[in-house]
Amino acid sequence: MDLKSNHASPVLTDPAPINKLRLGIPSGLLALLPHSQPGALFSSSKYVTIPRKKTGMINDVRSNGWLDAMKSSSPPRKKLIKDFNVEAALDDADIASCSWVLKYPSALSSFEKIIDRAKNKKIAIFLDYDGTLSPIVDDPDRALMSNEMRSAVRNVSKYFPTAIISGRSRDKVYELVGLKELCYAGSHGMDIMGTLSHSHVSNDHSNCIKPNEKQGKDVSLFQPAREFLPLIDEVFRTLVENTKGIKGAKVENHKFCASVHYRNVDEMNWPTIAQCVHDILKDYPRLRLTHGRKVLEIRPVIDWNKGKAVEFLLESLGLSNRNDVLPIYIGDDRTDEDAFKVLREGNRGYGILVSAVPKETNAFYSLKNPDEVMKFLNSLVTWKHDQTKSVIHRRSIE
Ligand SMILES: O=P(O)(O)OC[C@H]1O[C@H](O[C@H]2O[C@H](CO)[C@@H](O)[C@H](O)[C@H]2O)[C@H](O)[C@@H](O)[C@@H]1O
Repeated sequence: MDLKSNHASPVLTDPAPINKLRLGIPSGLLALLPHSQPGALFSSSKYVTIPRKKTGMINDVRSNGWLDAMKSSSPPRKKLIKDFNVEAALDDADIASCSWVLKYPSALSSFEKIIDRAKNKKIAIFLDYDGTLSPIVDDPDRALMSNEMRSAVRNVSKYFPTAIISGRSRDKVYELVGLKELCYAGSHGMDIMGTLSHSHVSNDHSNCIKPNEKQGKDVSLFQPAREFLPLIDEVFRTLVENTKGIKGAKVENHKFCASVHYRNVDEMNWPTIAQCVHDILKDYPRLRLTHGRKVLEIRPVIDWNKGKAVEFLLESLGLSNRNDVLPIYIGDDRTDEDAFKVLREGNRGYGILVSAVPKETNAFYSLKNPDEVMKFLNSLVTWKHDQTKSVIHRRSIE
């Protein structure tokens, strides 16, 4: 595997919205990419290209990001804060965490504020799967949601239109969630099945497959990346073949996208897996790279993402462009940021980031983990149940 090629890399990655992920690549992985250097060029398009160094040699800790990687991995400095004669040893992480929660308050502690805004509005719930409904585990095939979480999601869907929007294939995430009452969007929103009322789906959604008897009369499919199916299949097979020698690597085919996992790969082999994916993708300019949680997500270069899927589902449910609707999207990963962005635009709804550590995000609120997600969903159900009961009671005494 040639680490010294000196041509500019055509590999496109999603724009890095956060200086910490300069190229949309976690600093640990970025530092290990050949010729990655600070301040990558931002091409006119929205993607970032990684310029290859002329010499093709990695010869400066700054230029290849090793220093960044070392800094981000070194233990945070302890700071002593004298306050009321009490010395609290807060490290940078504690201080960063406190300021982060001020910026992205807990959706649990802000619950009253959220339902206050939801009064007289129709809430629509959009849920990511991995890291949101199920905890992050080493093996993607063992990422199961608990029965308690399943009950919480089922109860939410009794009161609010509810959709799952996942990077996994739609079939796979339907199998994992196992609730037929919901709408599902797999492949990072590129494969949507839901009860779409056609009066709301504008005719220009040419990829909308009309219902058939087998699926049920009011169920439709929307697959904007259908033309990419053969390409994804081909790249998937190549990725499997070319990574099979890397211990711990796992490649998944999600129909309209693919994932290369390095969670179980020894960190010293990260440059190998990164280079391997990079060398494959450079021959596919119609595919792009997005970084998830220790996973390299390969997706078609189309103007479609989880944010577009939220907008499509709202429109298909007759809930778009209405000020009496409050969409809430709960997610944990980089690709969920597209949905957070849509809801932040025009302040039309709430994105809730699931993260135990501070991360720059377009979300409004935060939750620490799937357990807190479940608490939040159950709180919504209790609130709606009580509200419905009091309305019925009021009507009965009128
Ligand atoms: O959009 P999502 O539903 O959150 O799916 C995103 C990716 O989730 C899965 O990978 C992540 O979870 C795995 C199981 O906990 C974990 O092992 C992996 O490191 C995480 O990245 C799934 O396997 C990916 O294909 C999805 O794209």
